[in-house]
This record gives sequence, structure tokens and C-alpha cells, in this order.
Amino acid sequence: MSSGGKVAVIGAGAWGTALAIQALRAGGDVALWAREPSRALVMRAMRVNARHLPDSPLPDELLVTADAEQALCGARLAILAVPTQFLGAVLDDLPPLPPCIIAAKGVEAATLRFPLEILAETHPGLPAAIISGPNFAHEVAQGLPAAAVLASTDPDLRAEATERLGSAHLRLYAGADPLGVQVAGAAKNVAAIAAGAAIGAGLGENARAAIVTRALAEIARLAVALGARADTVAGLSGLGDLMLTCAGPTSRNFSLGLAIGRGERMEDVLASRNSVAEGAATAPALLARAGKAGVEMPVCAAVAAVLQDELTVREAVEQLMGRPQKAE
Ligand SMILES: NC(=O)c1ccc[n+]([C@@H]2O[C@H](COP(=O)([O-])OP(=O)(O)OC[C@H]3O[C@@H](n4cnc5c(N)ncnc54)[C@H](O)[C@@H]3O)[C@@H](O)[C@H]2O)c1
Ligand SMILES: O=P(O)(O)OC[C@H](O)CO
Repeated sequence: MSSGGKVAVIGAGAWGTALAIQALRAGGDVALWAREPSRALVMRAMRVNARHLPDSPLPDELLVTADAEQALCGARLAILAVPTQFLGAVLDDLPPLPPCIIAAKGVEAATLRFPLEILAETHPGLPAAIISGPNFAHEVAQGLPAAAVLASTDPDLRAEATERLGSAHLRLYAGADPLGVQVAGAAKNVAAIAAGAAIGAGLGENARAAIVTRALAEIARLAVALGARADTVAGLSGLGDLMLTCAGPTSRNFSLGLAIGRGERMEDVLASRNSVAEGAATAPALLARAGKAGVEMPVCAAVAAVLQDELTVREAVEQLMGRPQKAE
């Protein structure tokens, strides 16, 4: 793969669309694959992704197609921007893939796998990386300054993909701890639901700051137990994305928590949207994965219990506050 080669972006949600615009900005040909032919047709004609990214026109050079063969033909690199819960099924149906960058954040509910683990099972031996960080799609699409980590155990892929996708708008840092990046990216969405719930229930800013900080501690604990590095969690995919996602309702995960904290039901909130909140399916899956590793995650457990209607937000907070005293 060399700078300027074709990139295929798989998944035309907000993030896939923003990354396609960013990849064009960084140079070379880009194709964006949308699952539904009718949506690909409308996006091609209107030159905008009206459903997921309505304020960012699609550059004329961007090929939008529902034909995966066409999208992937000649691609030197694929960006997989399909939500975690659908990634396995989409991968099963794709033609052969070039080296991949996964852009999803989450844990697959049915199997407790992180996204790179899903890819490793459908495509054993394929070079792969993960991109993650504090990145709202609409800001990246607009070219506002942002940073992310691009992590892979393959040094050639991380060097070349960083060069291929990065630009003066999106500063990419190479990382060698893809597992830590995936743990952080999945868990921050769960923490954002907790932060939103605290604000929605009127528990105040102190509560939000406590949740974010204690979530950071439990994410680092899980990362280390799974064989990843604690300092990855202090970087863009962990602390950086917690700061962004827990800050307010621009985050879909925070806004889900906010609504739940105000007394709405998760099912009703999710049914009213056409976008994903990865933390909802990830919370119980991450908790189960942590349980298998013998790691306690009290914030994640509280979110899972509230989402499963086992506790109210206030009961969950009482449980968190009533835990035995311990050293920080
Ligand atoms: N939106 C962001 O700002 C942002 C930023 C960074 C990372 N991410 C991550 O990127 C991933 C994609 O999120 P998004 O925001 O682009 O999604 P989105 O909410 O904008 O769009 C939903 C996506 O899900 C797809 N989808 C829905 N049902 C499906 C099915 N049955 N099978 C396959 N695909 C289906 C749709 O085609 C669409 O691509 C998520 O893991 C998310 O956490 C999002
Ligand atoms: O809107 P959210 O909560 O899915 O967050 C989007 C990105 O992950 C922010 O980095």
C-alpha cells in the first residue's frame, strides 16, 4: 500500500461518511459502500448523506455505491465503519478485503468480541488496525481539527495507514496497543451513558466528574487484565474520548443516558432514532468480558443494571456510593 492508493470505506453511517470525506482530503481515490441500494442512489444523486451527516456535502470525486465488489475493486486499504453489532454479518458477505482499519467502538453482545477479534475470525491473517479517539463525525467531516490513534501490531500497516488517512485536519498518532484502544473505545461509550444518566437525574457536575474518573480507573484495570497497556487508556482513545463523549448531549451515548436519567425507557429512546448508541449493547457484554477476566467494573455494572431495568438510576447511584471504602 502506498500513499494515494484507493481506499474503500465500508458503512455509510455518520462515521463512515466522515472518514470517506477525510480520506479524500488526504489524497487518492475513495469509494463509500452503503448497504441499502436506495440510499446509495439518493446519496449519489443529492451529494449528501441526509440521514446521518446532513450538513456535510459529499465531494464530487467520492464514489458512493451499494456494490461491494465495485467499492473494493483495486482498493489498497479498507476502512470498516459498520457498528460492532453488525460487523460480523457484514464481513461474512464482503468480497476479499485488502488490509483493514476498523473504525467501530464496542463489544459484540452475542460473542463478547472486540471488533478486531471479529475480523480475525472471519479473515484470519489479514493485516488490521483500529482507529479511535475523540472524534464526532460531523466535526471531522467539516475539517475541524481533531486527533486520533491508529493502532496495529503490524508496524508497516500502522505507518502507511497513518500517512494515508491523516492530514492537517486529522492528526493521527500511531499506536502499538490495538487491544487497549479497543477496550477504551468500547468502555467510554458505557461511561458516557452513566454520565448522561447522572446529569439527567439531576445529580450534578461532581457526580459526572466522579463517574468519568472512576470509569477511567476501571477501564485501565480491564485493559491491563486483558494484556493491554494502562497508558493507552490515558491517551486519545481513553481519557480523550471520555472527555468528549461524557461532556454533553452531542454524544448519542450521553444523550441516551440523559433521557434514561430523566425517566425515559431505553427501548423508546432507541426506537425514536436512526443512529446507534454503541454503549447500550456493549454495557452487558463488556461487563461479562470483564467478569471472565476477574475484573470488577462498578460503573459498567451500574449502567448494565439500569439498561436491563434491574435498578433505577438513583438505586444504581446508591449502590455505587455504598460500596466498601477503598484506596484510590
Ligand atoms: N458517529 C460518530 O461520531 C462516530 C465517531 C467515531 C466512531 N464511531 C463508531 O463508528 C461506528 C459506526 O457508527 P456511525 O455513527 O457511523 O453509525 P450511524 O448511527 O451514523 O449509522 C448507523 C449505521 O448502522 C448501519 N446499520 C444499521 N442496521 C444495520 C444492519 N442490520 N446491518 C448492517 N449495518 C446496519 C447503517 O447502515 C449505518 O451505517 C460505531 O461503532 C460508532 O461507535 C462513530
Ligand atoms: O455520539 P457517540 O456517543 O456515539 O460518540 C461518537 C464518537 O465515538 C466520539 O468519539
